[in-house]
Amino acid sequence: MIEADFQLGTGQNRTPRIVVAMSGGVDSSVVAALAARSGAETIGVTLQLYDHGEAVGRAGSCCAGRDIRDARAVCDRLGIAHYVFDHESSFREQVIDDFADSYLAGRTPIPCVKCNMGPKFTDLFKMARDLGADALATGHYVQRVIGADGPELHRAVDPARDQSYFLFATTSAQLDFLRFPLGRLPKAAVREMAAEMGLGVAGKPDSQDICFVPDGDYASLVRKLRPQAAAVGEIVHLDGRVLGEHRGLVNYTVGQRRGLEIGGLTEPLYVVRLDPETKRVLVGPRAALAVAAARIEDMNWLGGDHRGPLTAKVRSMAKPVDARLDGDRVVFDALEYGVAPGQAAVFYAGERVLGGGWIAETEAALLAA
Ligand SMILES: Nc1ncnc2c1ncn2[C@@H]1O[C@H](COP(=O)(O)OP(=O)(O)OP(=O)(O)O)[C@@H](O)[C@H]1O
Repeated sequence: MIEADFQLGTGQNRTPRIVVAMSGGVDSSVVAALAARSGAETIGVTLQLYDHGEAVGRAGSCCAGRDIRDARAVCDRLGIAHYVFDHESSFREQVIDDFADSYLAGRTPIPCVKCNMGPKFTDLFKMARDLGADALATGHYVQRVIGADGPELHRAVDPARDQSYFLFATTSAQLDFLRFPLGRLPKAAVREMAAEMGLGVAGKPDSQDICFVPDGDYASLVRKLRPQAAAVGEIVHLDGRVLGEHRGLVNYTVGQRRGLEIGGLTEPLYVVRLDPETKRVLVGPRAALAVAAARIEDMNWLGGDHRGPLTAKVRSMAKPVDARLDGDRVVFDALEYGVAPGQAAVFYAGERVLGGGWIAETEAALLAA
């Protein structure tokens, strides 16, 4: 099955060439080993994306440097070429700046999608083509399935690892060229393969949620890059009462209950909306978080019927819920909670990703009085 990913009919009686996107982690190392084992000419490419000491302005060691050395060691062991491209300024513009700006605009960003869209599937894609490759393989947990009308994007078989939500913006042209051999495997099997293959990274811990925020303290990174994100403002109830003062919009996200520091209330209150214009954090009862529909922008459609019933996933950790598309709106069959502008809405038919887009605004079920 996995071998099928690397059966590249070049049609010219020559050995296929595969570029493997290598992060220095266990997943992409196994992909490189599988590609090399398939008999293809395999080239590892690593993008230097950030340096914790410099790009992100933190003290600490240069993890990116260690990862590059790990990728190089794997390539040496496999006897394949390895190239490193300095991509720090591009990553900063396309991913880190966008991340910080989203918080300023009162949105909750998903940097992994921006990274997949930019550095990985646009820039790396071009590099792979420039290197004369027939395919670009990555260690993403998602499946590329050949359907009646060509390649389709499907969820990974390992539900705990599935990354399809983060890949909704993959275009059909990109999907033609990409290979994701790990989507058919549970993570435990990938680690076992790495150990059997004698790869030094077999026991390396999994990477962080947001790679450039290793300690998870994204608010302090945003404050450093955009000091205005720490501007104080009012916490206002939907009924108009001013309840207190907040410490900057960056510290709040739609649906949040904890850390509001507004005591003496009889009912629990949640962040319902962030208003960058007035710098207000609007709070209300849980019922105010109920969303009936949302407007989607920059929709990427990968094929399949968009008029029929489908399921929509509106946060990376959310379960897909029944919904329908109506023009540029997604209408949920039942009220949905915690839908935040800046997050993605990804649409599925069973295991297949039909497409997705960005949540621009939500239509509350309970309108603010
Ligand atoms: N700096 C990088 N340079 C080249 N490719 C990368 C880089 N970072 C990630 N990738 C590619 O994107 C895939 C998914 O990245 P992601 O960060 O989601 O997974 P990961 O847990 O880091 O995977 P891995 O175990 O390979 O490190 C990787 O498996 C790899 O193919």
